[in-house]
Formats: sequence, structure tokens, C-alpha cells
Amino acid sequence: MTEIWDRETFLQRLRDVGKDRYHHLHPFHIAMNAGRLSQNQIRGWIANRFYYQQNIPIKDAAILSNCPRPEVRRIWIHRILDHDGQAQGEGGIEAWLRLAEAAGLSRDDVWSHRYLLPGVRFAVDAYVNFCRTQPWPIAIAASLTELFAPDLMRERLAAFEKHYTWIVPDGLQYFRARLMQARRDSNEGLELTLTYCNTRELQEKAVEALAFKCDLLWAMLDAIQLAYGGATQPSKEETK
Ligand SMILES: O=C(O)c1cc(C(=O)O)c2c(n1)C(=O)C(=O)c1cc(C(=O)O)[nH]c1-2
Repeated sequence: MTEIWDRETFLQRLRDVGKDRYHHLHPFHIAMNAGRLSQNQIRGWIANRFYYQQNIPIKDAAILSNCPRPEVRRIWIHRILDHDGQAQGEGGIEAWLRLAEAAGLSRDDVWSHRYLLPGVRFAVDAYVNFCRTQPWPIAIAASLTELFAPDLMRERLAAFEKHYTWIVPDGLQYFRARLMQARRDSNEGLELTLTYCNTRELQEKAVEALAFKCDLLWAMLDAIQLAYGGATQPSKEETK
């Protein structure tokens, strides 16, 4: 039988996945953070990413529905209300809608999926489907891209404040709130993964789940870039 990885080795295997596979390296994000995207390209990204935001609580509900352990569900359940809010006008989905409005889109532009690209739809649906059908510790491991998210979000927030000043600053609240939430969520997700992926087979599946998740985030940006462009050559300044 193949030996189980110790905690440190398992953690390192998970972290290694993000190094060259997380979407912080995607040319569309690099162009975004360098301030090279047009208003139309930023709007296309916001409208498409809404579909991801919309489906996050649905996949979290799928994880809960597959998990027989109250002590795990108790930890996981806040994620649904983080996105849906405790009341009308609160939560992450609402904050994303405000970002859309701050960037000149209407709520209906976003809710109607008018700009939703087939590739983005398929990638997001694949994530929900994965979380519905995989064992819950593996679906939890797929959320660990959030380990890598805070650095990217911090960079994105600074880039938006500096380069995309046409976006009303209040609209950036989603990213501010998410910085804290992503850190807490990834700590919780990591602890659950390290605890419940407790055979070598489950550990390897967890690493594969994280790679799958990186690929689907990457595929979303491929689709967005194909439709909107945005992979212009980096300036001399950036390649220095
Ligand atoms: O903007 C980003 O780059 C980014 C990345 C990720 C991620 O890495 O999965 C999430 C988010 N944002 C995010 O806002 C979010 O709510 C979220 C939930 C999850 C998840 O898998 O449960 N990932 C992410």
C-alpha cells in the first residue's frame, strides 16, 4: 500500500499546484493588473465572473448535502450566507452587482446572462457538477484555490484603484471584503482537507481536485480573452 503523506508533505503538494497553474498567471489577469484592459474588456470580465459568483453558494450547498458530519457542516455553512447575505441588499452576490453597476453595467445586464460566454458557463457548471458528484472532502479540496487568491486580489484592488478610475470606487467593496473572507475560508478548507483526506488515495485526489479547479478558472479566462481580447503585448516597463 502506498504510504500516507505526512501533514507537511501533503500541504506542500497542495501549495505546489498553485505555483504555475493558478489564474494569477493568466495573460488576461496580467493585462488587467497592468492596467492594459479597456472598459469593454473589464465589463466583459465582470459580467462573466458573475456566473461564478452566482454558483458558488450552490456548489457549497451541494457540498453540505453530501456531508454527513454536523461538525463539518457547521464550519462550512457560513459560506452560503457570505454570498447570499443575511438580508436583501447584503452579501457577495449583491456586492458583485454593485461592482457591475460601478463599472457601467446594469443589474439586468448581469442577471440576464446576456454576456455570458459558453466557455464560462461550461467551466462554472463543471465546478458545481464536480462538487455535487465527488466525495465532500475532495470537493472541499477544490475550494483551496482560495489559498492563492488573496495575493491576486490585493494586486487587483491596487490595479483597479490606479488604472481603472472610471469605476466608481465604492464598487470595489467586493474585493476588500473578500480579502479577509478568502483567508478565513482557505484556512478552514485547508484544515478540513488535511483532516479528512486521510488516506494516500484521498490525498492524491485532493491534489488532483485542486489542479482541476485551477484549470477551470484558467478556462474561464481563456473564453473571456477569446471573446474580448486583452492579451496585448506587455509594455517594456512590465518585462524589465
Ligand atoms: O477573484 C478571484 O480571483 C477569485 C478566485 C477564487 C478562487 O480562487 O477560487 C474565488 C473568488 N475569487 C471569490 O471571490 C470567491 O468567492 C470564491 C469562492 C471560491 C470557492 O471555490 O469556494 N473560490 C473563490
